[in-house]
Amino acid sequence: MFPSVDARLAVIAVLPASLVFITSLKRFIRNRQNKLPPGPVPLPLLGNVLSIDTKEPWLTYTKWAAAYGDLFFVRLLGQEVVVINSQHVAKALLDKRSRIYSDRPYIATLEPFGWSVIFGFTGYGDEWRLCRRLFHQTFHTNSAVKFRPMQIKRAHEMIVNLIDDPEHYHSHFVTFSSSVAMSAIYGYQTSPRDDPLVRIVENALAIGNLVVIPERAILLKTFPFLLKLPDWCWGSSIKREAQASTNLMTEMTEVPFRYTQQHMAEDLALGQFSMVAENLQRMEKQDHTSRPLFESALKKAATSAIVGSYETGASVLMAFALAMVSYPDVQKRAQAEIDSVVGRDRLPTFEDRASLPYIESVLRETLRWQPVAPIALHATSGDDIYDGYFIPKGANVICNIWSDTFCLGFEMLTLYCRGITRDEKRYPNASVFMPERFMDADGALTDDDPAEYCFGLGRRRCPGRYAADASAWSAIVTMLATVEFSFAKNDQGKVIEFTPEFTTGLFHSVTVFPCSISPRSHVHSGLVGAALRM
Ligand code: HEM
Repeated sequence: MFPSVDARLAVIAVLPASLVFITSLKRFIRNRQNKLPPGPVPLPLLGNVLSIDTKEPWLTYTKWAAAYGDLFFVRLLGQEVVVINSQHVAKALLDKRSRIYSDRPYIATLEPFGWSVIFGFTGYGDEWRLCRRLFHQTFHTNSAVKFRPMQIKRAHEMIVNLIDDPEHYHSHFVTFSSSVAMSAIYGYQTSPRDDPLVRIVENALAIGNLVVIPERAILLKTFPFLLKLPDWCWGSSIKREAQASTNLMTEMTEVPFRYTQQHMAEDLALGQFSMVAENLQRMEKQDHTSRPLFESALKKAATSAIVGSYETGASVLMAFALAMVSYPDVQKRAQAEIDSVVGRDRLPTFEDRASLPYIESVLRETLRWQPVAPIALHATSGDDIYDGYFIPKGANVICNIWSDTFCLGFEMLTLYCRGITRDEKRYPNASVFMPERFMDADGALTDDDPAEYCFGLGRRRCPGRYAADASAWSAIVTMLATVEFSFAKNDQGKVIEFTPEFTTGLFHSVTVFPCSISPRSHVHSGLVGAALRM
């Protein structure tokens, strides 16, 4: 005899509740036996969610950070979260114990939206290792040097665009960073405007921003059946969005990859210069059975590189532009250094870098002042004890590079607390742009380099950091040598005041603000034109 429908419904309702109860009970017993890092006392099931000031959550978190210090523990609904607020603890855990701290949190939207192709979100395992190795071969510190002439050339092209059309400076920053990425990854030369491959990337990323928003991830984690609803049913729109996103991600993965394959067939010299071409040549030497796995990892590594570099590069340049407008004395001192070391008859090259310490400190301060990736989000793949505290397997680990705003384990919360770049003991007047903080009394650079934490830590540390650093340096030094940033003025010649606004979420970037960009007095088309012909 079959149970009645009511009985079956009762079982269906009771089963998940029992599972949640048993998991919470097990956790409760385990955590009673172990000393967790300090943190607010959680309620059963809900954790610390109710303790948060919902209107001004940062007040609660600021209080917690002040009370519990460099390492604290919160529970948000079912998720255990460890927050790291100092470089010292970040190094001790993410770097020195990277075997345990190199996993990523589960995000329910990744797979259905086609984003599992980005290995930056992949768990710590063999597939991630292979992607990372392919990436490393092209982008490690010595190998990335080969991109420098191309990066300088793209910086010169950007100057032409900035002088021609200063109003759309953000778009020129995006073009610069995407053209460097497309060259390094696929050997593809983008056109200055409306490039078809850049458009594919933009389309995929525009819809992809929905993927990592916490609300979506929580919705799908809680109600996975939404992806199975028939099209006519209320709530099925998420399924269509997931399909549209998957299609765009597939296009973004396949189209540039095919471009490189086709061009390699015609011109083998291409193989020396791009990540995909280099690795396709390596693949040729492999036996046929291992090729499909290799090719799939290569596509993932390439798409991840595009996604990793697209938003970050332009955001660094936006922060730099904001600093130059807001701190004209810094701009003057940087330009004076270039004029005295390089002169006014040519543009700077990488050979000048070591002789330009102030420019170096401007770059360091730009990375610190407005860090593009305000958090590094890891997860533990095993239990650990640190400083006498128990850190459980499966916890989300947030390295708070900056303080203002970030999502906690995609759990719909914004956390405001003290972070590495806003540590007043290390960086007095941390909100002020002050490159001098990285120089000693003799004008030499100090050992403090924000690149040590702004690119993350441990085995998940940004593998594109050497290329990113060179891109940012070439763009910044070329802009300082050729153009002047200042406040924009209205028709009556009055300065347009503004309050900078920033995007929130995984990336932190200042949005477009009124800004005037004009060529420096000695800059003429001949100087930039000659540089472009080099
Ligand atoms: C200024 C520019 C950039 C900044 C600030 C930045 C920052 C970061 C940060 C904070 C992470 C996470 C590290 C962690 O979890 O500990 C990361 C990961 C990553 N970045 Fe970057 N990045 C930049 C540019 C780039 C570029 C140009 C590329 C590609 C050429 C790239 C590719 C990646 C990839 C693939 C990952 C994932 C690594 C993994 O999970 O193993 N990034 N980046």
